[in-house]
Amino acid sequence: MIDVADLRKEYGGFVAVDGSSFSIGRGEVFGVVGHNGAGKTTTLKMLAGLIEPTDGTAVVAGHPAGSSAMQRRLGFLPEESPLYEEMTPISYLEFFADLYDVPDDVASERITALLDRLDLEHRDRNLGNMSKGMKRKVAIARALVNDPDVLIFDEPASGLDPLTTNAILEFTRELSEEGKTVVFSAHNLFHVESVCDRLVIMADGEIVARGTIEDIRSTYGGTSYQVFVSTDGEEVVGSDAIAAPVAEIARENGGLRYVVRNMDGVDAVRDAVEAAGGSVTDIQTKTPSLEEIFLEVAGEAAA
Ligand SMILES: Nc1ncnc2c1ncn2[C@@H]1O[C@H](COP(=O)(O)OP(=O)(O)OP(=O)(O)O)[C@@H](O)[C@H]1O
Repeated sequence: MIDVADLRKEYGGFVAVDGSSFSIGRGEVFGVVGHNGAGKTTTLKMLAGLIEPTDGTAVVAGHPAGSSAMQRRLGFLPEESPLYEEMTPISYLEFFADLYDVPDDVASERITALLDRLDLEHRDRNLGNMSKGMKRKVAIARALVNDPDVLIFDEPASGLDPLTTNAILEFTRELSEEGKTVVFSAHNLFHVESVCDRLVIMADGEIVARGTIEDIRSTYGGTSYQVFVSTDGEEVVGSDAIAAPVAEIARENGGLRYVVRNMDGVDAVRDAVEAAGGSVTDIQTKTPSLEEIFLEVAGEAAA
């Protein structure tokens, strides 16, 4: 549903997006993550046809980004979505449905269904008097009022309470189950981890990692092992006494926790600790969170 090839955006001499390429299939939720200023919103806006790329191409639902044929099949939720505050949710959504030439009866049914699904209360209130979460739900409904095939969600759930956040994440998953393709940008990597099938990590305008969460974990994070050690007041064993690389040593619950990358490391810690009179009390595997991987990958790219 989305094909992006060598997409690039320069502002003056500054490169905001440096030649991105990726494809997204029908029904996928595709994450775009990165630090502030990494180029996420610029990428999303180029996909939505809101800004012209300096170079490269983006094809969305079979049409070039920015074409009116594409606009009809796209719903865009910007990071900031000011609404017309004097309108009620219904009149606001009817107004946008009308811009898309949705027949009145279809629009009315669709709007009610969307607001029901999003569980929007107080529909008779003016938008100006609604809470932040309610406004965000209305903005999401607006992105869906033309029943698009592709949705671009820029920070859909940022700054909202856990209940509203959950509802929006759940709704995003449902959209993908119905066959809609969603491009999803967020700073909260837990949101990304809970809804995205695949993702790219951007740093300074470039894609520095890509794949499913599992791909990214195994390529960039990998499983590590935590070896818990009781030292019984014996001499603390430092990393130079261990015949394998040690990623971390931390004091924990009166003992020590060693983090190593493989089973050889576990054996090496055990040997060194036992030689010093201590004992291994527990061994656990540790799978890095997307947050930890992001910090490592984006940090390396910055370095
Ligand atoms: N119109 C513009 N003129 C000049 N520079 C711009 C313009 N728009 C964006 N930039 C720059 O391009 C870079 C990428 O911006 P972008 O908004 O895409 O980042 P982002 O990853 O979405 O960041 P954030 O997470 O903070 O929203 C930033 O350095 C930004 O200052």
